[in-house]
Amino acid sequence: MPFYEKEPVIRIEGCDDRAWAGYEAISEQLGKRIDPNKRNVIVLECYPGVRIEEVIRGLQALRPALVVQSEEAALDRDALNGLLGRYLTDDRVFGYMAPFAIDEWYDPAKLKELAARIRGVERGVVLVAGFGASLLLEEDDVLVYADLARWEIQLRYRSKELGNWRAGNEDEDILRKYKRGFFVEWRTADRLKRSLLERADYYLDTNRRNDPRMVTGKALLSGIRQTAARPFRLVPYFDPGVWGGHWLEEKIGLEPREHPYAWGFDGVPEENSLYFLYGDVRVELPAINVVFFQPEALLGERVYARFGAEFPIRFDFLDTIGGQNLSLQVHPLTDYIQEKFGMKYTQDESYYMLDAKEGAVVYLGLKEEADPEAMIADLERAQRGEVSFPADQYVNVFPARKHDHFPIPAGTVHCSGTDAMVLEISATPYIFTFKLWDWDRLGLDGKPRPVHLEHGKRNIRWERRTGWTEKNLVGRVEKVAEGEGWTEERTGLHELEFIETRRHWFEGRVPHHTNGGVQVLNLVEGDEAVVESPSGAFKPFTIRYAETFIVPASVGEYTIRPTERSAGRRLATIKAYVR
Ligand SMILES: O=P(O)(O)OC[C@H]1O[C@](O)(CO)[C@@H](O)[C@@H]1O
Repeated sequence: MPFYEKEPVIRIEGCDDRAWAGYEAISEQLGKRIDPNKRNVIVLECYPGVRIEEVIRGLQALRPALVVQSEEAALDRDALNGLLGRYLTDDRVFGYMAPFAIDEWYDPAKLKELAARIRGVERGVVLVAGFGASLLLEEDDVLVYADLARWEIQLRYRSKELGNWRAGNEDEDILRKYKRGFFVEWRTADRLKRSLLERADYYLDTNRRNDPRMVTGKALLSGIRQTAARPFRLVPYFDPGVWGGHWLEEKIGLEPREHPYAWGFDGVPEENSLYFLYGDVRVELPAINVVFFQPEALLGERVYARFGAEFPIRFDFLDTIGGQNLSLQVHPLTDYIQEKFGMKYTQDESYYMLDAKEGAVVYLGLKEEADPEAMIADLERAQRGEVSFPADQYVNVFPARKHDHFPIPAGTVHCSGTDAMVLEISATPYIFTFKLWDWDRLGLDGKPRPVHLEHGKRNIRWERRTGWTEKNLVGRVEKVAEGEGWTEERTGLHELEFIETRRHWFEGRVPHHTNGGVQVLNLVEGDEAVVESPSGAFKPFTIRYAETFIVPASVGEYTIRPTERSAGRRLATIKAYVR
């Protein structure tokens, strides 16, 4: 029986009557703000991908005298594409981080016309909606911020319901749509959100069709503050892939799908959601909102000073139990990711073996005798379909056992083999994978997955051979502390990576401290444990096997112990934080 909680909620205290579900209740609430003797402008700023027509239809009970779709004043497709082209590039996967603000995507003259139309209404409700609607916001207007989670956007891209903003590309390759979102649209939308949300009167969750939820802006910010002061979990999501296995499906209790699950994400605030519970109204919001609006409480002063409002640590799952090898791959060096893609820091990784079948392996580092030129020539031949790349000839293969931890600094050739259940503990970037070889197979869409040999070649650290790899990346576990009923070990990562990881084995209560920096943990052994505050600053927080959770920097002291269900057993957590 899987214990893993798939719908973790955070109960928000003190604002139960500040949340509404359904268009009827929402319209009624907004209606209370209306003075029939004057013009009442309600501005609905929408994250790109929000179903604007649905929201406008849903609010018809307000009997608007005028509805303005702000996007009428946006640049046309060609002008926008001209502006964005340099950031999109021709590559299917990689673009360049774009710096745009929303007003650069609008035509000032057309905005003026819309503003005049709005002012032309003397009495009644004017609804102004769109991505960029707030460019028309005036001081007395009611501002509703309509938000959408990253995973939901991806699902809408995949179903072809949604293309990129004003791109008319619903049918385009999903990788290209994701690229335009990741490198361009979400950056602009997040910039706008950061400048606006604290001024919003209401926050609208638009993640489900015809099932909106709304809270007041104040109640949302209170929820964000409360979250940044206690341990919490993100809402996980799981995704099939060509190399996927059956561990996640079995141990987490997932609905079987046509293709096996490969990835699980429950520790990526940039992409996961949170569920806030206000009374009986559950509101979904992108977890990145906590990073944006409580960066110091969440990250701590040091991490915030170094990374800004970004969550630098990522925990996710890679399941190949009964599946296949990941692609043989390498990640960009810091200088390369900055120069080529405009990212601030790189995809340094590590594999923590949550589970492994007998015979599981990890490919890691080059063999002493591997000749760079011969290896590249073989990779190129393999890419042309002339041969199968003889990976074992060039790359080390190490046995991977349950609880092994392999650091993978960027530039190291690697991949997880079949029959392994990896908990990836890594720096947040995760699309910067240069596949070198994909084992003669096609992706789930029947097409070869993109291989990036040119990028790969320029990032392989050829000096990371067997001796170096064994010394630096294999079996580096060191006991660093112990107490009554617990021991603490340092398991990683490599000194080139900014993340430190500590594993605690325990039967008793383990003292922890955030030391002023955010921490991310996972219960890697045992059924259930409880996280408690010695000062009672937060309510006891139960965690179950394989669940990832975040402890904000502001928490300070906390403890973890087995619950009654796990009494007498030896449990283990793995904890990651910025050095
Ligand atoms: O390229 P593959 O085979 O899908 O590899 C798994 C992927 O998951 C990641 O580990 C990210 O979670 C990437 O590094 C990698 O692209």
